[in-house]
Amino acid sequence: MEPATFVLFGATGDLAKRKIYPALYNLFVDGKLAQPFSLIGLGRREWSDELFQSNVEQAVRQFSRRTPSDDASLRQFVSNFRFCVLDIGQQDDYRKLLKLVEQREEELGLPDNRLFYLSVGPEFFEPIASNIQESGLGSARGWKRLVIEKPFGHDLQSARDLNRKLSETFAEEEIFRIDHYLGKPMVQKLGALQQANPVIQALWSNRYVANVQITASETVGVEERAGYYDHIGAVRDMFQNHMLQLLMMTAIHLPHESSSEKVRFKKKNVIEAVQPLQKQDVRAQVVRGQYAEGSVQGKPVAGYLSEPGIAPDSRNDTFIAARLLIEDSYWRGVPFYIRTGKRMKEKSTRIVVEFKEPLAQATVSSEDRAAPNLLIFEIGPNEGITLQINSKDLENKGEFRPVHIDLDLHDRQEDVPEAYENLIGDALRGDATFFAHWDEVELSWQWVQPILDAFEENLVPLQTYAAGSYGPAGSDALLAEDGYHWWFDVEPEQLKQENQTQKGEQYAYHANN
Ligand SMILES: NC(=O)C1=CN([C@@H]2O[C@H](COP(=O)(O)OP(=O)(O)OC[C@H]3O[C@@H](n4cnc5c(N)ncnc54)[C@H](OP(=O)(O)O)[C@@H]3O)[C@@H](O)[C@H]2O)C=CC1
Ligand SMILES: O=C1O[C@H](COP(=O)(O)O)[C@@H](O)[C@H](O)[C@H]1O
Repeated sequence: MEPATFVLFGATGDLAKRKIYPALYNLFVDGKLAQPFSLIGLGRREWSDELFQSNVEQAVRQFSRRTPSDDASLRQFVSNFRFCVLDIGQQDDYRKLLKLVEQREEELGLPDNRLFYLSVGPEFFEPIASNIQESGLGSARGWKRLVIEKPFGHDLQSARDLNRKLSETFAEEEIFRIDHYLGKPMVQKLGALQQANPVIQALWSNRYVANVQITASETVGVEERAGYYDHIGAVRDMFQNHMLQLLMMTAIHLPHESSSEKVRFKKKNVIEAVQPLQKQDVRAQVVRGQYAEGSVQGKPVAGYLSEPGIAPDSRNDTFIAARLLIEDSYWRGVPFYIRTGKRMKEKSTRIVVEFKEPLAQATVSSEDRAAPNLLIFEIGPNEGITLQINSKDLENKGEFRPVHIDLDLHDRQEDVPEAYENLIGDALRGDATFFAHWDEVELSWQWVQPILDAFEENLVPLQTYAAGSYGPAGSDALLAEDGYHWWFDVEPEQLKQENQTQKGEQYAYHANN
């Protein structure tokens, strides 16, 4: 990694405080931040360098996964942080910023490599990029990179417009579009697990896989983000970006040696092969839901329409489930089911791969059937991989019974790096593997656009679901149509306990990575 200046737009904001400073601190402690390092924080607030540094220290203390061992290391970390008051619309402010960046480069003997991190609302992405160009901030001899937060557009057209504007200042290889799900350690491992394990590789196709289920359920409701969320819904907030990225990362087939370009090219192949939807067919493939009042983890909670700031007649989606078909030789005929929603029973992001039943079972009575093999990737809040296989229950008439093999990837959950830590480290190194390429973003919007249109025209019924449930009835019906059901609509822990207590032994393998 080469030393660089980190120019942070939105340095006084929530994301910077909760994610960016803790991530940088962890990289610093792990010796993964090239020295010398200069960070210039920007915002309209009249903060001094001292006030900025003390706010950063506080953010690290509050949100870092590592408690700072001593004040000295924290002080050393923030000593190269400076604050510059800047209003995004004021061209003069960028000239002032350029002077400060150059002055710090000179003082620290830094090469003029500059990373511009846009942790501000999307309405500011275009003006910042053009002001970087006009002020000369982006014309140094070293490298320049633009790290950009979500949302990347509101629909297909606005995403294309934004990309055209950004590309007047930054080349595609200089743009790092953050999708924080791509920074999650288990997601980063998905391709490698398949690449490096012939057992998994051999099974990764329609020959053996019956269906794939990708779930991101949340217990939280709309929180304080009513103004944002009521115009966005689950489809734009989670589905178009995070969920489709999970689909690409699951369905990808990678050669043994894969460059960043190769990974992104293969992901593009996946999303390109997803059978397009026509607006009039959305109703048959997509379920749209909104939470009603209910109870989450034992506490009564309000329905979406009674949340502060939500229009009482809002038809916004807080849940979406969809069936996708990938029309390539690997996956033809394998349904991929995706669902995500707010105010559901549990906080869990998980991918379940259900394998086909052996042919011999066709003649076996339903009570004697073995459960299907499942491969389960737990992405968050805890991570892990579980394989469900069948064994014989010798105490119980020799019946088949499912047992679970757990792969514990970490001794302690605190050792798992945060998504932002991985992504910021990668951006500083110039590794774009786990950032969304424009082709993927455009193809994702293209696939989602008929859903947006169908929702807008109310062609898909809005089904309510009780807060604290697994979503509307239509979501179960979507799988039932194909003879499947969502796996693990009980806590996996509970499932394991049931298996242990009712059915005896449990096999557990521990692998340190
Ligand atoms: N918070 C989160 O968990 C997540 C946020 N994001 C995305 O990150 C981005 C930032 O979100 P978040 O931190 O929550 O937002 P906040 O509202 O907390 O912060 C906004 C930041 O923008 C700055 N800002 C606003 N207007 C101007 C202006 N005219 N000139 C200069 N600076 C300005 C503010 O500084 P000041 O007030 O000092 O001017 C502040 O630092 C958004 O795109 C959001 O979608 C993405 C994922 C999660
Ligand atoms: O991007 C977003 O993600 C969060 C969920 O992220 P996770 O890492 O906690 O799974 C979601 O709550 C938020 O609405 C969305 O904007």
